[in-house]
Amino acid sequence: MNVAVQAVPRTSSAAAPPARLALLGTGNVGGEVLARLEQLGRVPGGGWSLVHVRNSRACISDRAGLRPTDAGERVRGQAIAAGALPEVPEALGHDGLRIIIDATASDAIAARHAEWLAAGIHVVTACKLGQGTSLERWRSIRAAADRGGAVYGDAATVGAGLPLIRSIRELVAGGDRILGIAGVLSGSLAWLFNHYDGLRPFSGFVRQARHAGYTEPDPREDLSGEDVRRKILILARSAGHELEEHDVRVESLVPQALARLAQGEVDASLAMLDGDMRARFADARKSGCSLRFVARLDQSCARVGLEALAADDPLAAGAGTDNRLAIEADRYRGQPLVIQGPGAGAAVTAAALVDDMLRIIRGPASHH
Ligand SMILES: NC(=O)C1=CN([C@@H]2O[C@H](COP(=O)(O)OP(=O)(O)OC[C@H]3O[C@@H](n4cnc5c(N)ncnc54)[C@H](O)[C@@H]3O)[C@@H](O)[C@H]2O)C=CC1
Ligand SMILES: N[C@@H](CC=O)C(=O)O
Repeated sequence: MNVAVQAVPRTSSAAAPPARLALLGTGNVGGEVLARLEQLGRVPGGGWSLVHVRNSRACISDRAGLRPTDAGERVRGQAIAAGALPEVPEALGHDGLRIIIDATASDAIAARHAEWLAAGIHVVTACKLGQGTSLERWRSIRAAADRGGAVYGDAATVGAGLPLIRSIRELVAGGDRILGIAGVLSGSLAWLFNHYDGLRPFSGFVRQARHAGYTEPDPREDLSGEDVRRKILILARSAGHELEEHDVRVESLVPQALARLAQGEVDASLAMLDGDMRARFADARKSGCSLRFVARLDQSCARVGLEALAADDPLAAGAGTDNRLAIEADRYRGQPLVIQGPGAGAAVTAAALVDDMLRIIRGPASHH
């Protein structure tokens, strides 16, 4: 039996129907979203009902409401083929507050964000393939959100929910120009370079970061700098710099031979990274520097790559998966605004998705 986990919204009348939710993706992040929803569902006042859960293999729907962790277990345990994507709006129904939470890394799903927004369905996403790829897709998402009156909740896409995109948008809305951005924007690469000691193989640390859920499903997305390219594009575009993907110069850490392999062959070949990383670590160490994977944007260009930073460089600080972003704006000239905190991990990312979802349910006054 499916148990509806829903409650009366705090801010609207008791008769208002709950927002209907669809969760796409039941992996590291999606699994944590379900756990968080389950926990929230025990507290009266949520104002939502989970009606659809799917992953790449299966899906489950119930307009009467699904119990989050139970639905997750059932979807993960099923081997039935997932229906075609148009079923997601069908499962949500045609009226009322409808929210799709995208916890996948699927380009096919990101390609649907604009269509869903245009239909008035709110989209909350951890996937950067919506706003961080082609400028055309970015524009269509922004335009569709305006047209459909729907919210695009994207806090989880950069900094795993740290207030990075929001701070940039607020500065711009307040009349500031964003003059420059520099930051460590990859939680997995931050973790790697905070732990790599030049003695044990770099590839072993990559495996640990993947098992901890910090990397993308294919860790080459992180190591190639592509994930950071998407993040700096999202920040730059939010700052009003409408860059194309090719406007960002990216230095990949992935040797050609590793880049060419099928995803299933990558783990066994990660040792291809070891020689070069050992040499770069030793070079940096000789001059008293630390390696950090840094993204930089100024008025004319953006670039992403590995840098050897002196110990007193503001971007060299931080621990674990910390992201660290320095923003120069009209009001922060010479002395940037610096924001730092954990920038990867299923728990923080899921919390950011749920926060965005709750902001939508609470209404415009809570949108920032
Ligand atoms: N892990 C992290 O620290 C962070 C992850 N993210 C983003 O969150 C997203 C998910 O990451 P993870 O949970 O780590 O990945 P994962 O590989 O653990 O889970 C991905 C899930 O998406 C599902 N999926 C794939 N294609 C699908 C499709 N067409 N339809 C429905 N479901 C589909 C898979 O079956 C799986 O359940 C990615 O876009 C990632 O960039 C964002 C911030 C931080
Ligand atoms: N793989 C990403 C996860 C968050 O976006 C990272 O390492 O930062």
